[in-house]
Order: sequence, then C-alpha cells, then structure tokens
Amino acid sequence: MDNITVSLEGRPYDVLIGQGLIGKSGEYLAPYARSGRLLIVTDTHVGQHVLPQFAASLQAAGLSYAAHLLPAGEGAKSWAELERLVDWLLSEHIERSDHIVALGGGVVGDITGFAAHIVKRGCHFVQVPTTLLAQVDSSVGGKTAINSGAGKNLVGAFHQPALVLIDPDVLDTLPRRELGTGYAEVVKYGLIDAPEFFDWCETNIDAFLAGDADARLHAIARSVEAKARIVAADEKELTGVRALLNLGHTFGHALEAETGYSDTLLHGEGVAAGMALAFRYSVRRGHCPVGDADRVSVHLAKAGLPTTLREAHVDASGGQLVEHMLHDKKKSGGTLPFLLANGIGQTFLAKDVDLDDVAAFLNEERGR
Ligand SMILES: O=C(O)C(=O)C[C@@H](O)[C@H](O)[C@H](O)COP(=O)(O)O
Repeated sequence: MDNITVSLEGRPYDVLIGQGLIGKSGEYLAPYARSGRLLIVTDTHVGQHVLPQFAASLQAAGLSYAAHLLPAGEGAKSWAELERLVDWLLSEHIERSDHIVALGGGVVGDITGFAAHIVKRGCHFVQVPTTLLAQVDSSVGGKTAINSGAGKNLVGAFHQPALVLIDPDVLDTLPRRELGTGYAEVVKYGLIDAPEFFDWCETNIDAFLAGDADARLHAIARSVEAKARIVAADEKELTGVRALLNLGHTFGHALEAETGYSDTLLHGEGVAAGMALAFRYSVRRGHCPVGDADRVSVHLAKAGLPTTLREAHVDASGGQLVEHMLHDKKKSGGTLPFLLANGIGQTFLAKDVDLDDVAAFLNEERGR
C-alpha cells in the first residue's frame, strides 16, 4: 500500500492507496468513528455499486453508519442539495468531533467537504473517492464548493480532510467515459512540471485504460504525490504555486458553463479541451513549440477526450466564452492570469494576457 502524506503544518494527513481498501474500510476508519458511528454521504449511483461493500466492512469492524444519498451528477453541487445535506447532518445530531465520510466522486467530495466546513462551524471529514478524477485530484487538497448560477465552484471553502482512502479496484466498474475524464487530470500533472511523467503516460496509456493494476497504481500514486507537494507549498492558492493545478481550467470552466454543466461536457472533458487550448494559445503567443502542443492534443485524443471547441460541443463566440471566464477565482485587480506553457512540463502563470486576444484566438478556434 502507498501512503502519501499531505504535509500541512500542524495538520498533516495521509492518503492511503491500495487495492481492496474499500473492503477494509472498517479497519481504517475505526479510529475516526465517534461512538462507533459514521455519517456517510454518497450518491444514488455509488450507493448502489460501492456502498454495500463499504457498509459491510464497517459492520464487520463493529461500526454502524447512517447514509445520505445525493442525486448523481454535477447538478447536485447546488444550494438546494447543500441545504438538504446540512439538514440531514443536523437531524442526525452531528457533533463537531464526528467524521463525515464522502463516498463518491468529485461532486460528492466537494459538497460534503463544504457541508463539513459550515456545519457547527466545522466538522471533520474523510474522503473515500470512487472515481479516477476524485482519486487523483479533487479528494486531495481541501478545495470544497458548490456551483452557483454565476459559475462553477464559486461558493466554497478550503477544508482539508482528515484522511483519504483510495482503492483503485473501484475503477473497474467506472464507465469508460468517466475513466477518460479522470485521465485528463492525470495527464495534467505531467504537463505542469513533470515531462517524464507525460512520457510515461504516452507509453502506458493503453495499459492504463485497459485496467492494468500496476499502471493504475503508478498513475494514481504519482498524481497524488504531485498534488500533495503542490498543496503543501501553497495550501490556499496565495502564492501562484497551487494555481498551476488550474491548467486547462480557465478555458475548461468556460466550456462547462457554456454547456450548462451537463452531460454534454463532463468536467474532465472540459479540462482536456482547456489544456489543448492553453497549449495552442501558448504557441500563438510564441511560448511553446507547436510540436509540444500537437503531442498534448494527440495524447488526449487517444484517451477519447475532446481537444477542440467542436469536439467539446461548444459553438459560442470568443467574446461569450471570455464573459464566462470573468467569474474565474484567479481574477484579481481586474486582470485574469492564465496558465500557459513554454512546453510540456513547463507551465507558468501569465499575468499579461489580453482578453480581447483570447477572444480572437477562440474565434479562430471555432473553425477547427
Ligand atoms: O486543487 C486545486 O487547486 C485545483 O485547481 C484542482 C482542479 O483540478 C480542481 O478542478 C479544482 O476544484 C478547481 O478549482 P477552482 O479553484 O478552479 O474551482
């Protein structure tokens, strides 16, 4: 089993990665269960496919649980579902010493973490991510949020989990499209600052997508290590280091907003198209060799991910997409920094980007 520590000063926590961990959850969660009980938040899909095995393990360890089901999908990151969740936690007489367990993908983790942050001014929570995207990205680092009418993740807080339990075996039941969306975030770590990991992805993509256990473990552990390192360096995204994790997200969130956060374009697909756009925009600005941008698109396409506006099902003008970007949390003092790249593994935060130029670039991209 891999054990990666997120080294936050005074509040370090472990990310345990191992095959079959879901079946041993009771053993690992016993120390976190006040009076032998855990409050589980999951969704209707995971409730059917993973909760039974998870719950059996808790029972075998002498723990009891109560569970709350969210609807599956991005739509659950809403004020209405947050209210229902908070009401449920209070109806269960939650105490601040309790641990809430987020069992599910990024949506479950994000809304549960935010509820844990606000209920009784802060309760503990544990992440048990069941999608690749949540395992390699959203379960680690403490970004929690719901969406608002104005955009994605605009209402939230930093609230770190006490523990993250990752079982790659649960990915066996993940639909192929979901696996692809998580893979976009795996590739992101190579593109940020680890060219050798991008090379590894190019070599091992087929094994990874086919479910090879070693390839999966390597990709997940390598991604979590990268995320833990970056989060420990800049927990609250104040110095620009953590902003690197947002590669592809400025474009990606705009595409998601344009498609209504629907199944038309899943989050990881928006990030994939966003990374391809960020690399091509970096070429246009003279930062990045065209060969590197091509490699990125070819690789993402191999995973079945969109790399153009057309493939992302977006037909908006550049101006309309820039309008969505103006809600980005990186915007400060009227300017919006962009994650661009000097090449694969050489991402940087550009603070001098002219939004009219971005709009013109996106208008050209419409014909691609
Ligand atoms: O953890 C981070 O920091 C990230 O930016 C990781 C992203 O992949 C993730 O999607 C995150 O939730 C986006 O954050 P946001 O601040 O752009 O909402």
